[in-house]
Amino acid sequence: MIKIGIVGGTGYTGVELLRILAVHPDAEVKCITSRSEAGMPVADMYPNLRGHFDLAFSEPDSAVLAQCDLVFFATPHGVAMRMVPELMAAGVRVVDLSADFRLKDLDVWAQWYGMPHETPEWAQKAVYGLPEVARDAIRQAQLVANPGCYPTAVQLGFLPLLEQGLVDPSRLIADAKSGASGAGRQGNIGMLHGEIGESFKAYGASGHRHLPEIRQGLSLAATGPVGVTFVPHLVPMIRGIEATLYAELSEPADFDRLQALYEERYETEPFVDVMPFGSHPETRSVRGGNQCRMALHRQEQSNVVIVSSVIDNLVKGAAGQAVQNMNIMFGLDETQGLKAPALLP
Ligand SMILES: NC(=O)C1=CN([C@@H]2O[C@H](COP(=O)(O)OP(=O)(O)OC[C@H]3O[C@@H](n4cnc5c(N)ncnc54)[C@H](OP(=O)(O)O)[C@@H]3O)[C@@H](O)[C@H]2O)C=CC1
Ligand SMILES: CC(=O)N[C@@H](CCC(=O)OP(=O)(O)O)C(=O)O
Repeated sequence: MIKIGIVGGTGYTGVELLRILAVHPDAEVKCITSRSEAGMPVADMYPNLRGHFDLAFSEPDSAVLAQCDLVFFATPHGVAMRMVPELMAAGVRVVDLSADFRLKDLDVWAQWYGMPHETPEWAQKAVYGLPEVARDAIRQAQLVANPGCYPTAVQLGFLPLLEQGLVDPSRLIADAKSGASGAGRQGNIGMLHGEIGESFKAYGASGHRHLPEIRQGLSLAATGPVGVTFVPHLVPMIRGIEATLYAELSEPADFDRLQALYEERYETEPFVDVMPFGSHPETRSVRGGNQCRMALHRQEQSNVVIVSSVIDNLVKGAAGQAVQNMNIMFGLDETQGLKAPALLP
C-alpha cells in the first residue's frame, strides 16, 4: 500500500482526491491536513465519504508528512514551494496540484503569481505531469507538477497538430469555459450562486496565469515559439471545462487524414477519447471521470481546424490526473482507481 498524505484536504481538489483514493486498491490515506478544520473527522465535513475514511483533518506537519510515500499538495499557490524541500530531503515523492512548479521561466512565474519563487532548483527539477507527453519522465520523478485545468484541455486538443507541424503555430486560439468549482472553495462574493447563476462571462481576456503554462507546453510540442490567444469564461455550472480550439492549416489538408492522425496519436491513451469527426463532446460526458473527450470540425471552404475538448476540471484537470501521475510514478496500472465512467446525466 502506498502511504498517502494530502495537504489542503478541505478544498474541492482535496475532497476529489479523497473520493478517488477511497476506492484505490493500492493507496491508503494516512494524513490529511487543514489548518481551519484540524480535529474534525473527514466524514463529518464530507458525508459522501462516510464509511470510507476513519481519519480527521490535522495541522500540516512536515514530520508526519515525511512518513508518507507520496504527498499531494491541493493548496493555493506558494504553499508547496515552501514545504517541498523538506519532503524531498526525506525521500518523499510529491504531486503538486498547484502551479508552484509548472513553469520553468521563474521570472514569468513571479510575474503571474505575484511573488518570487523560493525554490528555483526544485522548479527546474520538477516534471510537468501531462502523462500523454511525459510518461517516462513522470515514472522517474520525485516531484511532479500537475498541469492546470485549462492547460490540460487546451494542450491535449492542440498537440497532434503542433507535433506534426500542420498548422501556423503563431495564430492559435483557445476559447475555454469553466464551471465554478474551478475557482475553489474559498468564500468569494464573485462566486456566489446569486452572482454567477443565469449569467455567463469572459474573464482574464487581457491575460490569464494559464496563458504562459499553455504557451510553454505548446512550444515544446511545436519545437519553437507559439502565439496563443486564450480567453477563459465562467459558466453557471459546477464542474467541467469545454475548450473550443482554432488553428489555421499551413497547407490544405485532408480532414479524414487529420481525424486519423488524432485517432493514432491517442490510440493507446487510456484517458483521451477522440470522438467521430463532427461530434460535439459535452462536459456532462466527462463529469466525475478522468477522460478528455475531443472532436474535430471543419467549416465549409475553411482552412481552420476546430477542436472541441472537454474535461472535468476537478478530475482530468486536477485530482484524477494527479492520481494518474501517482500510478505512473509507482509503476501501477495507470487507470487504477480511475476506471469509473463519468456520471450522466
Ligand atoms: N479547483 C480546480 O478546478 C483546480 C484547482 N487547482 C489547484 O489546486 C489547488 C487547490 O485548489 P482547490 O482545491 O480548488 O482550493 P481550495 O481553495 O478549495 O482549497 C485549498 C486548501 O488548501 C488549504 N490551505 C490554504 N492555505 C494553506 C496554507 N498556507 N498551508 C496549508 N494548507 C493551506 C485549505 O485548508 P486550510 O486553510 O484549512 O488549511 C484548503 O484545504 C490550487 O492551487 C488550485 O489552483 C488545479 C486544477 C483545478
Ligand atoms: C473558474 C476559475 O476561476 N478557474 C480558475 C482556474 C482553475 C485553477 O484552479 O487553476 P489551476 O489549475 O492553475 O490551479 C481560474 O481562472 O483561476
